Amino acid sequence: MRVHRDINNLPLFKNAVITIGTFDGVHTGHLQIINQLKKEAGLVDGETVIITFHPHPRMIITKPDGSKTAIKLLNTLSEKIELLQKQNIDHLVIVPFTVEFSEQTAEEYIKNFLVEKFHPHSIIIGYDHRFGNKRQGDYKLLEAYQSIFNFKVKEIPEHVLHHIIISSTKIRHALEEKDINTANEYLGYTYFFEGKVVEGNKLGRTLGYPTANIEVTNQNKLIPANGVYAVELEIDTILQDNSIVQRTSNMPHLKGMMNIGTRPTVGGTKTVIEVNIFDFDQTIYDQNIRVYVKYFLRDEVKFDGLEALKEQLAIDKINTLQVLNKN
Ligand SMILES: Cc1cc2nc3c(=O)[nH]c(=O)nc-3n(C[C@H](O)[C@H](O)[C@H](O)COP(=O)(O)O)c2cc1C
Ligand SMILES: Nc1ncnc2c1ncn2[C@@H]1O[C@H](COP(=O)(O)OP(=O)(O)O)[C@@H](O)[C@H]1O
Repeated sequence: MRVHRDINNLPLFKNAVITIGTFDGVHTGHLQIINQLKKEAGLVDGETVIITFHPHPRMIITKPDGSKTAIKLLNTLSEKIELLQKQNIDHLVIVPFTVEFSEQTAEEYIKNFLVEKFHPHSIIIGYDHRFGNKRQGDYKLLEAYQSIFNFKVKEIPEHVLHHIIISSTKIRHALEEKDINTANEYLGYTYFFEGKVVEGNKLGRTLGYPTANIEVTNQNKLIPANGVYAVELEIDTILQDNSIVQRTSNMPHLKGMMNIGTRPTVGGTKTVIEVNIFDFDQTIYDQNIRVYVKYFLRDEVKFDGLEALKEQLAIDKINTLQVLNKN
């Protein structure tokens, strides 16, 4: 898959079969559109092109009351690229979404953007897709321009769109409600997030459970609700020459248990994410860590002291290994 970020410097696509969307989560519903895209391209010996906008349009467009939506997304841009890469799309075009871009009229969007930049053979979009200033452009307008600009519009069936909307909403809610099984089932993969290992209170190691504290840098990434989870992990390794950073992705995932919470037992107030990694003994401050959220174990509890917490951590470890090893 080739990734294009400069819309003024796109290649000449061959019989471009394009679709436009946010594809947040790149979940099982999205795969149905991607399959339709590939099928269509196969029929006309064309190239598959996904057009996506970044930042998310809802973060750029102000609402009638003048505010902007602070939205939590399932994927950062680089995660989305990585997930789409696995789908063997020919081209991903990331269009910088600006106020100026959003103010194009629907006709300008069709002529100056879709036609001029992509020369599409076919455009696959949902019947309810809206574009252009004040969302004035719709499926019907594209249809009206088909013969003038020599492209075909293909509709994404309503049941597929319905499935996508349902899936995205379900995944978000499930993660917010600790229902990891539902989220992962709708995603078609294990939900993950990344962050940098930062210093904590250095209490973990005295308990016998050192915990890497993770700071998620992307403010828009949706983090599951507070609770204790069984997780798998990948860590970036800084090689000896200090220059190359390589993810442990070729190795089996590390296993561990994670707490997302305020740590009431030790008088914490701020929500932190911390993970105790099993069979592991390395200092990994400042390193990047990716957490795959596999199962929810329990809610965070205020214990009567560290001994009680320690006993619970021993139980959590047994439970984590049990759920992780069952699959
Ligand atoms: C799997 C796991 C479960 C945890 N559960 C709780 C909990 O229920 N209540 C609580 O107050 N803290 C809980 N903690 C947080 C501990 O209090 C925390 O790891 C300890 O204070 C060490 O903090 P430090 O890394 O800043 O040194 C949990 C931590 C882990 C890794
Ligand atoms: N098994 C392990 N799991 C998590 N972190 C570990 C482990 N072994 C060593 N570490 C290192 O120790 C740190 C956690 O120890 P801890 O005493 O909890 O300190 P802190 O409060 O700074 O997180 C991690 O950031 C990591 O660098």
